[in-house]
Amino acid sequence: MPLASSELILNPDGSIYHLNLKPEDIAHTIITVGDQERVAKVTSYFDEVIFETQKREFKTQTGFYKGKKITVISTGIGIDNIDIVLNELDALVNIDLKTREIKKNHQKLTIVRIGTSGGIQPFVDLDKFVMSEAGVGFDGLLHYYKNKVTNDEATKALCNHLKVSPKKPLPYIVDADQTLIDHFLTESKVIPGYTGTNLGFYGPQGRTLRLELEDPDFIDQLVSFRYKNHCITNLEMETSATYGLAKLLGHKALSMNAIIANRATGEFSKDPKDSVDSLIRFTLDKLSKL
Ligand SMILES: O=P(O)(O)O[C@H]1O[C@H](CO)[C@@H](O)[C@H]1O
Ligand SMILES: O=c1cc[nH]c(=O)[nH]1
Repeated sequence: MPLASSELILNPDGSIYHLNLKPEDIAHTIITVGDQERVAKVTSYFDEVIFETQKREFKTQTGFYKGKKITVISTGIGIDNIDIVLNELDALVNIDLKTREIKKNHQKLTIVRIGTSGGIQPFVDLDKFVMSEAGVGFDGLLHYYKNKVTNDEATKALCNHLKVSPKKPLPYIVDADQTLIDHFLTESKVIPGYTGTNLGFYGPQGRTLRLELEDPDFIDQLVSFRYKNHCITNLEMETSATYGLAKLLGHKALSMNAIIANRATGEFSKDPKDSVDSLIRFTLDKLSKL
C-alpha cells in the first residue's frame, strides 16, 4: 500500500518535507550536529562539498573527506527534531519516494553525532570527549513506537534506582552500535560513558536560575547510578532518541560529545570552539578509516 500524502510528505520538487533532501543528495555515512553553524565547520575539512541545502534548522552539506562520501546535517536542539531527522533520513534510503512503497532491500546508514554536553561526574574533565556507550532517555520519545530495542536490564536497574515524580516519562536506555564503539574507543581522550538525554536544558537537566525544581536531587541520583561498570557521565538533548530510532530503523549510531561544562565542579570550558573543533577532527579521522 502506498504511503498517503499526509504521512510521507514531499515538497513540490520531490524532496522530503522538513529536510528538503532527495535520495541522491545524501551519503550513507552521516554526521549529525545540533548547531547549524557546525555543519560548515565540519565540511571545512572536506576535500570538496558537492551539495548543500537548508530548511529551517536543518542545514545539510554532502561532500568528500579523504575520499569518503559523508553528509553533515544539523538537527537543531532537542528530541522532537531527532524524530524528524531520523525518520526522514531513513525514508530517503528505505522508501521509494516515487511509488511511496517501502523498498524490499534495506539500506543501513552510519550516523555519528558530534555534539556538546555537560559532564556530571567529577572525572569527566572539560574539553574531553565522551563516547556514549548508551543513551539514557528521559524524553519519552521511544515510548511512542512499538519497540524492542532498549537495554531492559539497564533500564530496570535505573528505574529501581531513581525516585522521581511519576508525572515524568519513564526513562529508557538504548545501547550504541557496538562496531562503532569498538572503532572509536582508541584514544586516552575518549571517555566511554552513559549519556543522559533530557527534554530541556534548564529544569530537565537540574539547572535552576529563578525556578525551583520538583526533584531537586535528580542530578545527584543520576550521579550515584551504577549499572555493571557503567555510570551516567554527561547530559545533553539528542542521543537517546538517535540511538533508539536508529536501532528501530536498522541503522548504526554513535554519539560523540565534547564536554564543555562540568556540573560537578561548576566549570565551563574556556574555549568550547576549540573543544568542538578537536572532536570534529577526531571524528572525521575515525570515519575516514571505517
Ligand atoms: O551542541 P549540540 O549538538 O546542539 O548539543 C547540545 O547543545 C544544545 C544545548 O545547548 C543541545 O542540543 C545539546 O544536546
Ligand atoms: O550542560 C550542557 C552542555 C551542553 N549541552 C547540554 O545539553 N547541557
